[in-house]
Amino acid sequence: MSEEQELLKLRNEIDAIDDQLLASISRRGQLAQRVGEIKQGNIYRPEREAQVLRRLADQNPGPLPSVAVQRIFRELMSACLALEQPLKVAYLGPAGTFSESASRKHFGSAPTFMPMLAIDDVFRSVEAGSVDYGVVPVENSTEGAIGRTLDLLLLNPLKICGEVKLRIHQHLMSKADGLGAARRVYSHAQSLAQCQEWLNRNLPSLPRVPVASNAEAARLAAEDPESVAIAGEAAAELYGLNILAGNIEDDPNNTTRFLVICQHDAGPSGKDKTSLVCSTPNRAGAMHRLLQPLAEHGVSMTKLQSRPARSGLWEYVYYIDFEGHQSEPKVIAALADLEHNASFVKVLGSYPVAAL
Ligand SMILES: O=C(O)C(=O)C[C@]1(C(=O)O)C=C[C@@H](O)C=C1
Repeated sequence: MSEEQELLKLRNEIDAIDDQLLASISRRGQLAQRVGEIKQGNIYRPEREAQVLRRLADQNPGPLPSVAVQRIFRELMSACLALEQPLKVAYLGPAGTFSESASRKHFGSAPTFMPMLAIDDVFRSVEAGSVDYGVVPVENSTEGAIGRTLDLLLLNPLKICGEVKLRIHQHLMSKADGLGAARRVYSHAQSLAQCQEWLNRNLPSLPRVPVASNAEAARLAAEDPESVAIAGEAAAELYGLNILAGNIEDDPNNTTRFLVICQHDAGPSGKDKTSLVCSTPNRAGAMHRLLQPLAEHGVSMTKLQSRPARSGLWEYVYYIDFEGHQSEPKVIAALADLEHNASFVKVLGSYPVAAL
């Protein structure tokens, strides 16, 4: 067989497989519609989606990498969910921010995504019910916690029902093809901080101008060829900018963690996290006593973050994440003891560990 004949044969086989895939995808859509009719209450089930994505990664025979398989199924579930119920998701805008990328990574592309001006507005719109879910940044591996998100989690009745981890790649972008005309660099203060060594080495004399968001920086750079912006790929695409230098973040593992907030709890997925906020009186050994129940019941803590309490000087609240779902017996036991030792405890939610 000539190579040309073989090519034709292979493509015929691919066409036949695509037909089978289409039939299977359509059947999957019908089944999801029926599941949607039977299900009581919330249609979006983060625990089930995490289980589907994990199972497929475990079963993946290759040669496609598991992350590629998961992305395909992420999109498929997004479309199936939209057949059951169209979702509205609010995120920290404007369009083109990393929060938008995180929202799409978590929910796929089917929902209507609504950019909000501030983290407060994301919380408010979920609480008011004008959107179904909200996506807010909570910590960056280089720059630390996002204080406003932590404060609002404490004050708000909303639940955490998911987490998204996004590798943050920062790019230098401009309307121009080169840096010759560049007079200033716009970006969000956090992004300028994440790229400070690169800027010191490569553009030491350009003034750095902090603005409200990376997407705003890209918008300004699109209007003025004498300005360059540091932002993500989505912003470069949105504003038609050229990427002059890619991946300029100082830490190659630079990652931001986002939380999905909503009005209801997520069920257990088999690999979950629980977040809570608590406080303890300022006494010797109080912190040790507070955390002891976790160790005693074999619950593994993944994060401990302190934040000044609004109630008094040098008083703190503690944000704790640990492995497990609040419906698991050992978590129930640990929480009961922790509540006994603390002066205040609020469980913020149990949710699947990020599957993608
Ligand atoms: O299993 C369900 O509850 C479904 O509605 C189906 C499905 C899916 O496409 O697999 C869709 C949406 C849910 O968020 C979870 C899973």
